[in-house]
Amino acid sequence: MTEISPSLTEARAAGQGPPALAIRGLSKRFGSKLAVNAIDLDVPAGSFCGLVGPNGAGKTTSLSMATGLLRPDAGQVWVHGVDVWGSPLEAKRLMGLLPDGVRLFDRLTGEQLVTYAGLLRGMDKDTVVERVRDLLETLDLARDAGTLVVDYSAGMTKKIALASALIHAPRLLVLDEPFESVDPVSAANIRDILHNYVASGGTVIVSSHVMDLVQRMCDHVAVIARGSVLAAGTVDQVRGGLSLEDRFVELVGGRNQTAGLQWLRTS
Ligand SMILES: Nc1ncnc2c1ncn2[C@@H]1O[C@H](COP(=O)(O)OP(=O)(O)OP(=O)(O)O)[C@@H](O)[C@H]1O
Repeated sequence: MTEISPSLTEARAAGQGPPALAIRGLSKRFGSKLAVNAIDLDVPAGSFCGLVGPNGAGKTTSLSMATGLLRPDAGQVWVHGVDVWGSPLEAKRLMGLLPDGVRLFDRLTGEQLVTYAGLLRGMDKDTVVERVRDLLETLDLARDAGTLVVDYSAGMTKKIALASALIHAPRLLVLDEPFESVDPVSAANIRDILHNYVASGGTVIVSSHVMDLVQRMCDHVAVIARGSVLAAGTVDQVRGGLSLEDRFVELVGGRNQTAGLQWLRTS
């Protein structure tokens, strides 16, 4: 059953639209491991939000549940007020996804893959052709348009997956580790695309381990550790005058003494 998001009710009362993403009580357990523990999170529409956390914190699991890829044990998610698990088709039309580690149809060429993504979204052929050309050029993949995706490097594969996520001009873009393996020039191009997208009213959620990048690129941030949201808000609110990296270490803890590895000493 589709329920009205509590944030939507609050937003309507305040005369605003709903958050781009509203999460309430989302949980997931894998055997004895509680990967995500009843998290709540609002990502305002029009924001560029970073999701940060140590390895195994629950970022991918949370994003997978928030985008309809992994069924939660409990909790609800709304995208622009649409219940992701109650009205999945409607919600998915609003989203573009770059999942981490999901296999692509890599026996297609890059051009075929992005074209296929557009046609699957029900777009007309002429628009798809035009957008595929624009995306491949902007992401510096035009020369490799006819190469099979299986023969792409890791960074090229990220970029072609990003093109597939952008083709239908979604309102919310969810990117799990989009800069991993991507060269600095391509990363700068991707950042430009994302900033333009946000400036024109889109919302981006990006998971990353690179604090400096999140501090420079994002206006909002959520810190997740051990399956819980430890802090969320604007980047300035969360970092509270510290660098985001220092604040992250303060919140998450876990700095280990490297002096313990005596056997690594060569002299
Ligand atoms: N399919 C699965 N089966 C069992 N355990 C899982 C599964 N997926 C994730 N986990 C566990 O859930 C926890 C959260 O994993 P998740 O991948 O969400 O973390 P993450 O924050 O994305 O980590 P990283 O930054 O290392 O990618 C980890 O302890 C992980 O081992």
